[in-house]
Amino acid sequence: MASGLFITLEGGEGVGKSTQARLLVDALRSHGYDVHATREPGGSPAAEALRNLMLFGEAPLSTRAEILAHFAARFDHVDQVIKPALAAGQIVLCDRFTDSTLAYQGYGRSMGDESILSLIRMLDGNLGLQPDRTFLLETPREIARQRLVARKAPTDRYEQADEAFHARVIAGFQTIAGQNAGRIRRVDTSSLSVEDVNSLIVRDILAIRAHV
Ligand SMILES: Nc1ncnc2c1ncn2[C@@H]1O[C@H](COP(=O)(O)OP(=O)(O)O)[C@@H](O)[C@H]1O
Ligand SMILES: Cc1cn([C@H]2C[C@H](O)[C@@H](COP(=O)(O)OP(=O)(O)O)O2)c(=O)[nH]c1=O
Repeated sequence: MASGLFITLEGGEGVGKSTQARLLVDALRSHGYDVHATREPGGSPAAEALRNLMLFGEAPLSTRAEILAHFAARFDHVDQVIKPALAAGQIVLCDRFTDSTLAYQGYGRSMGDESILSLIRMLDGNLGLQPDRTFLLETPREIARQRLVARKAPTDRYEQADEAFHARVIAGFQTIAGQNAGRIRRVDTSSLSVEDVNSLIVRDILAIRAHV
């Protein structure tokens, strides 16, 4: 049996991650692959309960508590869902993972404070797995904001944050991509159609699959 493959999608809100996740599941299944699509925060029953607290809870957590809550959800998701799926040879497609904690809590909330970034890296180092490939979807914030208004989903805590926060998140993702150039592929979703973004990502995953 082929070994599993762990793929993550990253980026700010409204860049097209969920749209691509849906299309990718269909495309990879049509190539005969067994795919498990999941998301963070969430992806396991306990992590989904924590998601609700983090996105919609009345009382905001302090930044360090928020990081631990994201990692409590992530450890449960990794241990109970992602690792077993990879062990069964599945392609796991995850909408957000640790890069989001670095970008939102590390850069967005904490302005790149080195002690906060190293807390996140230490927790990440204990997960016992890394994505085989990450696609960082990027689009100018103004376009993403217009897409979100059109999408009309309920607004969560992070979407309500001010524009300076979102600018730090976007710049944070760029820094993270620069530091992990082997793993992270940047994809501009403002200049490419949904279909073109999808075929670019599918081609890349099939090329990795051919080697793993
Ligand atoms: N490449 C694209 N070009 C134009 N619109 C897009 C593109 N990708 C996504 N959209 C639209 O933008 C909105 C937000 O996309 P979504 O996948 O929900 O983003 P995310 O999951 O990153 O928040 C949706 O209405 C979607 O149809
Ligand atoms: C995984 C993760 C998400 N988040 C935030 C980013 C998103 O605003 C929110 C998840 O919301 P979600 O609805 O999944 O994202 P999107 O709006 O892009 O479709 O949680 C963090 O702040 N830290 C994390 O570690």
